[in-house]
Amino acid sequence: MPYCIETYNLTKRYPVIKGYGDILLHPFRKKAITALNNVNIQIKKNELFGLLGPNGAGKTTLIKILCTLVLPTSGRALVNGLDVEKDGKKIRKIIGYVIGDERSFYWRLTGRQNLRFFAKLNNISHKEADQKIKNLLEFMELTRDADRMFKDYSTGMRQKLAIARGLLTNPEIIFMDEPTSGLDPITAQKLIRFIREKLVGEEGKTVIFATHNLHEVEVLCDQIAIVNGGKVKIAGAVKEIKKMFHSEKRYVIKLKSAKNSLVSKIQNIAIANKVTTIPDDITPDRIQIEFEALSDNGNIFQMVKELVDMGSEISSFYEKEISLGELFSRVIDTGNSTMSLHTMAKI
Ligand SMILES: Nc1ncnc2c1ncn2[C@@H]1O[C@H](COP(=O)(O)OP(=O)(O)OP(=O)(O)O)[C@@H](O)[C@H]1O
Repeated sequence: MPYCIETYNLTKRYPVIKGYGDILLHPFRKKAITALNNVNIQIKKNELFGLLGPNGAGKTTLIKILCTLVLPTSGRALVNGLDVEKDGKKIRKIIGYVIGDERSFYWRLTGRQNLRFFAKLNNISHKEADQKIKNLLEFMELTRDADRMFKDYSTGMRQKLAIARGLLTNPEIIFMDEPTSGLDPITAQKLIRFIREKLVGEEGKTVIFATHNLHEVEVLCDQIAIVNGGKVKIAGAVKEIKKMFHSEKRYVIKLKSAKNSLVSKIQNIAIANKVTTIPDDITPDRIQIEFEALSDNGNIFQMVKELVDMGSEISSFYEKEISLGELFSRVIDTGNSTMSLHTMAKI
């Protein structure tokens, strides 16, 4: 399967303007922020790819390089086999970029006029543009406000207009930088369905989007990359990545009609954590206890035996999958190391 996006040791350093102190002390030393540090990713055609990472991780920089808005410092980036440094013009013809940067709109033009302007920039004929704009405004539920000035739009309306603009040229590859930020939950949900079912499912487009929203990524993406400090920490299918953490299994154990004294005993068991208690409805002097146990070598069964020996009644015992949120925190907490996944190099 051909790759739609490929990056090889992609690095971006932004120069930093020095303060007077630095200029006096080190007049020739250059200061820079490394936004991307040897990033290698491959994304297949017709994939929905999520870039996940905390603030300042480098997501926007990566997207901007792939959209040919920013040049890399070193390394290579290819979009449909075209080099971002040499083939900018060709790349811009096949991509759409949804960014919530309101400064890129004309504040004294209406929403519709703004879209007309961008359609003109993209050489879309007047007639075709009008029809497309009408459809997009309808889809984004902006028809009623289409003839109001952009400066009077709410944050969500501006975001909707940015999405409509990104789709104007019917691009093959669409980059979206936090597309649902500023949208109300219903509109955000609708957009997510539209991306998944229509853009990727029916029309076979490739969508790469950056977000902090873990739930969005889980329901939406085929593949993800977790980025932090300018590095891809881990990449692959969410399921595959979750499997990596399965050497350490997590169980949830619930006990009913337990004695209060059992709580401290459970708290002393090394593999038990998140111990919570609630009063038992049936027997007032007893409690229900729920806790998690992390286990990587079968010692969970020893623990269950001990609980039974202590006279506990186990009402529920099941294995719990790691949540994407937890996985995200763990990956982010792994310092500078980059995790390996079999599929990582060939997403
Ligand atoms: N034009 C610029 N000049 C200098 N530094 C920049 C510039 N753009 C980004 N940076 C720096 O590069 C790093 C990565 O920023 P980037 O915007 O790519 O991160 P991000 O993951 O998109 O963050 P967020 O989720 O907050 O939007 C940050 O340290 C940021 O301060």
